Amino acid sequence: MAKFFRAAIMGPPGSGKGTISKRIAQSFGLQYLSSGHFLREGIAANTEAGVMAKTYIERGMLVPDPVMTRLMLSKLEQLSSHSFLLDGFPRTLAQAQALNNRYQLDLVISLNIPYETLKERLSDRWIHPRSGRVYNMGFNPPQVEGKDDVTGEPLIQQDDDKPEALMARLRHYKEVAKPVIDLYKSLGILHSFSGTETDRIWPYINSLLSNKMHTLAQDAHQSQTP
Ligand SMILES: Nc1ccn([C@H]2C[C@H](O)[C@@H](COP(=O)(O)OP(=O)(O)OP(=O)(O)O)O2)c(=O)n1
Ligand SMILES: Nc1nc2c(ncn2[C@@H]2O[C@H](COP(=O)(O)OP(=O)(O)O)[C@@H](O)[C@H]2O)c(=O)[nH]1
Repeated sequence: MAKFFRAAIMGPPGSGKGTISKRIAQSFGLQYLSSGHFLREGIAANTEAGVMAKTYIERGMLVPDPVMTRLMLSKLEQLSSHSFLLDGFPRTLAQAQALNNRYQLDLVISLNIPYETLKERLSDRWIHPRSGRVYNMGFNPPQVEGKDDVTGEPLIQQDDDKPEALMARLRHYKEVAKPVIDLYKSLGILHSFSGTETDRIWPYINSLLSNKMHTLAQDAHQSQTP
């Protein structure tokens, strides 16, 4: 049976998870699952999970573990014969344990980006709320200022991305992520990358994934050979 490649990406807000995930999905054909995107979709469509999630997100809180886990495991259920990349889930140790009971990840990427860089990037981040497309006025600007490339609809800046909100978000991320990172370290699947530019980190992630996927394909081939 073919083995599917299962990965997750972690990092503080603005560390480039979305940007790098897009490149991974394009280069390696992994299905990209962003928990934040699913939550926003649920909120817009007024689903049960969306209505519940909204009450937490509006107060700057994380959505409770059972809600997140149910949402993401049900999305993964629909993808049982796919390679995938998770972004934004698992966020807490309880989420990581629940995921691990159902699917064992092959690889976790953790991004370490200096605070000053995060602050600069987020103050320049503009998003198209309906699709989740992300722009940056310096790094990847839209074709027309303030407008989404695909729909032409206006771009917005999230209140959360303003420097005054960032410090608290970052502190919170570090606290919650540490046990998750420790878990993946102890499982021997954590790979950390540090730097200030996505374009300089990307070649390392690209070659790591090429090697891992190659090894996985070889193992699958060997297990099929009588
Ligand atoms: N496992 C998760 C994932 C997300 N959220 C909530 C809190 C987040 O503020 C919101 C949006 O999630 P995103 O992952 O899109 O955004 P972040 O706030 O994490 O920021 P960034 O994308 O900059 O990392 O959804 C949550 O409670 N639990
Ligand atoms: N200047 C600069 N901006 C970047 C770089 N990498 C990503 N960005 C931008 O920084 C912001 C945060 O990146 P994003 O992928 O959304 O990070 P996430 O919050 O971890 O998902 C976005 O506006 C990106 O376009 C980089 O190397 N340099």
